[in-house]
Amino acid sequence: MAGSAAWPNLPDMMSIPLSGSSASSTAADPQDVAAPAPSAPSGAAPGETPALTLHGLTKRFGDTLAVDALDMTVPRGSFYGFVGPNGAGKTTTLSMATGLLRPDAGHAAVGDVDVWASPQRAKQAMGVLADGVLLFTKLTGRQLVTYSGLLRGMDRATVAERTEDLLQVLGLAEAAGKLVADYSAGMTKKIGLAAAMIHAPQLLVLDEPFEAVDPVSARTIRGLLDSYVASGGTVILSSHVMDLVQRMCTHVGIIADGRLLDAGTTDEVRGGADLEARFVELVGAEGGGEELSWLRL
Ligand SMILES: Nc1ncnc2c1ncn2[C@@H]1O[C@H](COP(=O)(O)OP(=O)(O)OP(=O)(O)O)[C@@H](O)[C@H]1O
Repeated sequence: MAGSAAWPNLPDMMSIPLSGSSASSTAADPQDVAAPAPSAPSGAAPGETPALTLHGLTKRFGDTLAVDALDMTVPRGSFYGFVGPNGAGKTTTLSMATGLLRPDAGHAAVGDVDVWASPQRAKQAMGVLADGVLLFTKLTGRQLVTYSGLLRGMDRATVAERTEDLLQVLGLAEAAGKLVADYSAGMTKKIGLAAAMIHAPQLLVLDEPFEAVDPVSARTIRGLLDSYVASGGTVILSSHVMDLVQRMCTHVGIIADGRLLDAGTTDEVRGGADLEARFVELVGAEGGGEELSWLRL
């Protein structure tokens, strides 16, 4: 495994317990019951350029206004949870924020770099795990991560070293020679995460990184991301799992019908209640809770 010098932004990454090994007492399982949110980053100085700024982002698909003039700020050094019900506009927002989907209106900036005016510079500063975007599944896991590093202009030796580190840390070393097409859904998420992290970006944008991931792997990913944030990185992730967001994230934004309903530190947003309760209060319960008479056996 490479020394930490090869990862300027991730000095602690290699101390993370490997998948399946016993975790340290501080590495809590994200699937455990809700716990108080971690405190907001002390390093986010007032007036500092945010890691990600969205202003007036708008996207319409035919009659559907998927994202409606959305403003959002992700502070540098934060672990930001982006939550909302199905169809709220999370993926559409993150796609516009990362240069995958052109907005109808509005701006997205990574640091002070406009994503759509300077896409290459913006993309160098971020790593993206997109939802529903096809990977090159005819490559092996090792080839995919290597390709991602080379695509970023990194030298081969560094790419090779980091690729092995990431495969090891994410518990994919044994499957590294298998085609990604033959990976399970959870393994595919993990290899996508590895490909997003290979260049040690300043900002990670992760759409549903824990979806389909088993609890042991979820713990590993959480440790990796915690370490990344502790070393100065910023993460924004979307998730439907409120306990996980409350436990992991320093900040939360709640979106519904393409609009940001509330945002701030996790403690501010939940206001002493459970994040899930606050979410339901803002978003509203679904359906009438009626029983289906034909389902009574
Ligand atoms: N390519 C598309 N064409 C047409 N409508 C789309 C397209 N992509 C998204 N939408 C619509 O835009 C709205 C927002 O979708 P989006 O996928 O951004 O929501 P989401 O919050 O990510 O949902 P989920 O939690 O279910 O993943 C939905 O009404 C969806 O049907």
